[in-house]
Amino acid sequence: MKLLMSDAYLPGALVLGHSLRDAGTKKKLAIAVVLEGLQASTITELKKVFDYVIPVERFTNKTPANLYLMNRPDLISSFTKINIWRFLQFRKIVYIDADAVALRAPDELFDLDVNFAAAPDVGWPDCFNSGVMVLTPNLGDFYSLLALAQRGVSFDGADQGLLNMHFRNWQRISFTYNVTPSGNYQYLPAFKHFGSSVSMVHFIGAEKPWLGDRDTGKDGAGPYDEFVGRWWSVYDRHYRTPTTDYYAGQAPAPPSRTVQQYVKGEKAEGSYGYSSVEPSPSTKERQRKAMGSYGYSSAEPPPTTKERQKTEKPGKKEKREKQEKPEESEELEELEEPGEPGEPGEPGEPEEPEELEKPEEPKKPREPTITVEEPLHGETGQSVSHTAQALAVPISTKQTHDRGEDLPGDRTFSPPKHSWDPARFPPPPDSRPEAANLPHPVYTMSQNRELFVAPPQGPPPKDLWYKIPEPVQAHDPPKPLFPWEATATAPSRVFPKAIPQTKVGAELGIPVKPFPKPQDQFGGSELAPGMTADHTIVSPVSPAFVPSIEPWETYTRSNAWDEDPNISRYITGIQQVRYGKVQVLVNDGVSGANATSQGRRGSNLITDFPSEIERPSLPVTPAPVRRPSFWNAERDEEGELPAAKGVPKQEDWDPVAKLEDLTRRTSEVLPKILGTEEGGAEGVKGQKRVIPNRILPGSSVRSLQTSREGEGGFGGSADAKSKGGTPTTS
Ligand SMILES: O=c1ccn([C@@H]2O[C@H](COP(=O)(O)OP(=O)(O)O[C@H]3O[C@H](CO)[C@@H](O)[C@H](O)[C@H]3O)[C@@H](O)[C@H]2O)c(=O)[nH]1
Ligand SMILES: [Mn+2]
Repeated sequence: MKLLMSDAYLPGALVLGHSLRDAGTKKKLAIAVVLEGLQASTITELKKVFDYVIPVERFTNKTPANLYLMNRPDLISSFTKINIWRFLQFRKIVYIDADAVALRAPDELFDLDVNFAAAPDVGWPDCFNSGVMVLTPNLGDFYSLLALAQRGVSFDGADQGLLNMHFRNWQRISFTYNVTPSGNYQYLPAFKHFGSSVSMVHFIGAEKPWLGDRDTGKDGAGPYDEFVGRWWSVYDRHYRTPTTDYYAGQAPAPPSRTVQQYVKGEKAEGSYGYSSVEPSPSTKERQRKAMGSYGYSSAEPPPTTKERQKTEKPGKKEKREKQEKPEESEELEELEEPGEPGEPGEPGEPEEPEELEKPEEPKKPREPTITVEEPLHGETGQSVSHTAQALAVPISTKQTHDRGEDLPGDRTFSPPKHSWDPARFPPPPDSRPEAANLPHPVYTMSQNRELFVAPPQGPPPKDLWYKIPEPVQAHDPPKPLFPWEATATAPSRVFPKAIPQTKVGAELGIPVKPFPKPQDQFGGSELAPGMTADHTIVSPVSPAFVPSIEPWETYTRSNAWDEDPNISRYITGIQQVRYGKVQVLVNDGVSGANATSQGRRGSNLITDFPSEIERPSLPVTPAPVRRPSFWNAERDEEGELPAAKGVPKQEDWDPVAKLEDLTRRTSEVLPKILGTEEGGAEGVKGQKRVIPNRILPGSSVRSLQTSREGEGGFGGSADAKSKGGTPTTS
């Protein structure tokens, strides 16, 4: 299993995967990916190589200070690596950093019966390097690691410090599984001695092979350069930009640029472009020699692999000792083994190597079986045979419309297929344009300046899906439902004939325009609303009928209901029948039996209200009934409220005497009021009435002057006095 958190590591992950397959691993290859950090095209490439591409959640170190101690702030998310302990669908996992390359397949690591195993770190061999780990997924370790990660417990701020603090009693595996050719320290004799047994090389540090010069190791400067050359060897085998061989039909199809864009050495080297020349046979030969020298057994590179390795590798690695590039960069990759039979997650998938032949992609060479003598845990002589492993899980990675074939003149449109997740990623750089498969590649604007005219309408097409409604036909009257309908007499009611409106207009003095004849859709004799029989239309100004004065003069204003005594009698009879002995308060005008003394006639008129005389007087204000008071029984007994002060008692009041007294006093007082005491009698009689000469405030000039003088201060000026009128008394 591998881990990929950024596109920049894609070349490493792919080269590692290819190197394992090329080395003949029989194990499943899986890779954990942090989706939000990756292009869709990256996933596409991964799926071509790996059996499982498993999304994981990114874990970030919240206290990354220790990362700066080793100058690797880019590893802030390396805690993500602990996700692999959650992958319970696998019985055992061999994790390998993405910056590693396999020289042989380390399948035997799956046979280790350990919970956790790793190789020593060259920087501090008491610690293990977390680039290659053998582990058994379990949630106990996962949550312990997660707790440490959340607290930021890691002496280097990254996963290696975290894991070494958790797995203190780790099982050691051979350094050959995780050779880190650090430039700082190279134990050359050891390289010489054990070099042929190296399984995997891990390019630790910030510098990765794909980020450097591909000519590194060209001169065979030392172990590091030599291993870098091995990395390029695998890369070129699978991703090197094709030469003219491809166009001559002798080479596999060109690989996607997806991978190459992240490979600096690929871009830098002009000789590796599309125009590059085929490598010389001598170069190929050198490369094969170099591969052989690294324990690839005698495996011949596949015939289809036209590798061109610029890195010149002398057959003898002993010769390369000059360079010591401080390369610490290595990335771990992990081989993963599927779960055991019966375990969840891998239904029907053979766990142990089966001799199934995998239908490999054409460009992918089939790797020969290799046999390697590999020391394991200090044991030696263990022989393991590897064959290419079958892929039981088909992963569709083929893009049906990658690029190349398109843009002919006439095509049928089909919506673009979903080749990437637009919700998460921008379009991949090599994606096709959205309108790439429109029916016509070029559309031009219309230059026509004519107004649109609908095409002439012919008969309705015959293939219409609906039935055109038939014209309405006059139909027979419905069959009678009730017996009396058969014997019904013909209606005798007759409506007057319509008068030609022209004639009406002439009589009324209204000009009437003849209306054009209606079309046949009105049914011949049927008339449209507002039309008359002679197809004229009347102006809405006047009524459409002829008003005649005569009917109004002859019209009887009486009602036979009221006049005809038979009707009245009949009604009375009905009412008597209906109400029986109930008295009917209706006068019988005919018989006069119930006629009142006032001579009121009998009537059945509803509106025949009784006259004022007939109507008995109703008490409008009934006399108040005094009720006993619950609260004041005593006062009730007295019967009266206490009398007002000064008001005489009822029994003392003599109305006649009082009236006489009032008359007398009026005669005395009035003449005084009117100022006509002598003529008082006359005044009282109204013969000589005088309006009292009363001065109302503000109603006359004199009163104003009086008011001013009286106010003193206001009218007291000399001017006012000289002009002032007659002084008045105040
Ligand atoms: O941007 C990144 C960074 C890291 N990785 C993955 O994380 C791994 C670790 O990063 P790497 O650059 O390989 O670290 P090393 O240089 O190898 O550093 C050492 O220290 C790291 C932090 O403790 C450990 O993870 C390594 O195993 C150990 O070799 C890589 O291999 C990748 O799988 C990415 O995918 N994208
Ligand atoms: Mn690494």
